[in-house]
Formats: sequence, C-alpha cells, structure tokens
Amino acid sequence: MNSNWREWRHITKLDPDKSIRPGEVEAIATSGTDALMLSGTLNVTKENVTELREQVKEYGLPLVVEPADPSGVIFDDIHGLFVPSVLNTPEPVWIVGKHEYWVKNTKNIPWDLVVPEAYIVLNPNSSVGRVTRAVCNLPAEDVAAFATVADRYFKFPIVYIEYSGTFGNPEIVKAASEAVEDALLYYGGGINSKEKAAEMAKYADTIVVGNAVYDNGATVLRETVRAVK
Ligand SMILES: CC(C)=CCC/C(C)=C/CC/C(C)=C/CC/C(C)=C/COP(=O)(O)OP(=O)(O)O
Ligand SMILES: O=P(O)(O)OC[C@@H](O)CO
Ligand SMILES: [Mg+2]
Repeated sequence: MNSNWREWRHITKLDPDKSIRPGEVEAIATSGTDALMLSGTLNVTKENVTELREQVKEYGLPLVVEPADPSGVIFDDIHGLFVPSVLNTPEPVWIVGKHEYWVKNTKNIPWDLVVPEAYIVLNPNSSVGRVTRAVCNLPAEDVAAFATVADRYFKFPIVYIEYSGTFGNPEIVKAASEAVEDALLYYGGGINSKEKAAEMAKYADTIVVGNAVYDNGATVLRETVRAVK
C-alpha cells in the first residue's frame, strides 16, 4: 500500500449510496488504483460509509473518506479524511460553514488524517453542482484564478476540478494546471476509457474515476489505471 497520498496518480471513488457485488470489489481493489475514496453528495450516512468500509478494507488499499456533510464523517480504520470546500459557490456554508459546525460539535478530530480540498465544481447538473449552487459557466481564466487563490493564497494542498458525471473541457484543466504551483491538481468527471484518462492525466496530477466503476465495471477501471501509470 502506498499511503503517501501525495504520490497517488489514480483514485477510485466509491459511492456509499450504491452497491457493488462482492466479486466486483476484488476486481476493483486489484485494478492498480492507488486508493479508494468513499464519497457521494446524496444519501451518505455514517451507516452506509461504515458498511462500504467493511466491504473494501480487507484488500489493503488506502481508504479515504470524503464527506459531503459532518453527518457522514467516520474516523476509524481509514487512512485519510479529505474535506472539501467549494470555491465557486455563492453560499459560504459550502466553503467554511459546515466546517465550523463540524468542529464545534465534534470531540477529538484526528487532524493528522484531515486533508483540505479546494473544489471548483463545473457541472451544474451534478448533485454537487445542484446542492452547492456552484457557478459553473466559468471561462478558463476564472477557473485558473480560483486555482491560484486556492494554491497560493489559501495554501490548499489539493485543487479539485470536479465535472462529476460528465467529461470536462481539457483546456480548462490545462489552464488550472498552469495556475497551480504547490497544490496537487485533481481531475474527476466522466472518465470511462483509457483515452479520457490519458487526456486529463496530461494536466492533472491525479485522476478520480467514479461512475465508470458502476456503469462500465472493473475492466474499464483497470484500463484507466494503465493509461496513467
Ligand atoms: C465539514 C465537513 C465534514 C463536510 C462538508 C464538506 C463540504 C463543504 C462538501 C461540499 C461539496 C460536496 C458535497 C462534496 C462531496 C464529494 C463529492 C463531490 C462527491 C460526488 O458527488 P456527486 O457525484 O455529484 O453526487 P452523487 O454521486 O451523490 O450523485
Ligand atoms: O463519477 P465520475 O463522473 O467519474 O466523477 C468522479 C468524481 O470526480 C466525482 O466526485
Ligand atoms: Mg457520484
């Protein structure tokens, strides 16, 4: 297991609100992906996150929980807790509000596990786009400026270009990659082939594959891993 998250090239995002057949879990875990991220926007609870963790933990891959709300946070038997802030939302609750609530109401947060992520959400039809009311019709220069604010000003270690559910514009991802100096650039959205994986991996440090696991299966997942490693 490579538990150094700064070196991960490929992450598989599993949704606690969806089910995977037991045979398929092994195929996912042995695909060559660097880590499993347990995350979704809708219908995520401590119970279904815990259930998914139990289903995947025996394979020895790093497990990261990425909560959409404090109610979905678990601390036990995970290697990281990646906490998003959405930069291009008009609602501060998605930038810092839920975070304040979480800290105020939680004892003994294991800060060593916590990695902040600066999300730039670019698909208005995704759950995360709808829920956060993100302003998604941004030209490349605005995305680049958000990326620089995240990297140089707020010092977020991760800038995440999020097109969840649809394949994004490579020119925008390229502009973000040129704007980021120290942060790692994550790209996620619509990767379901080796070509799409390779295209975004030209610019992103790390690609995230989610829906393809459920829609296309572990063979395609493995293809996306091979394309970037
Ligand atoms: C402070 C704490 C502990 C939590 C709040 C963290 C915040 C502000 C999250 C806001 C952004 C968000 C909802 C992130 C969730 C991760 C994510 C984008 C998952 C993918 O979501 P979709 O694929 O759009 O959703 P579904 O798969 O549920 O449709
Ligand atoms: O599900 P997909 O479209 O692969 O997107 C991956 C991830 O960025 C979602 O948060
Ligand atoms: Mg999803």
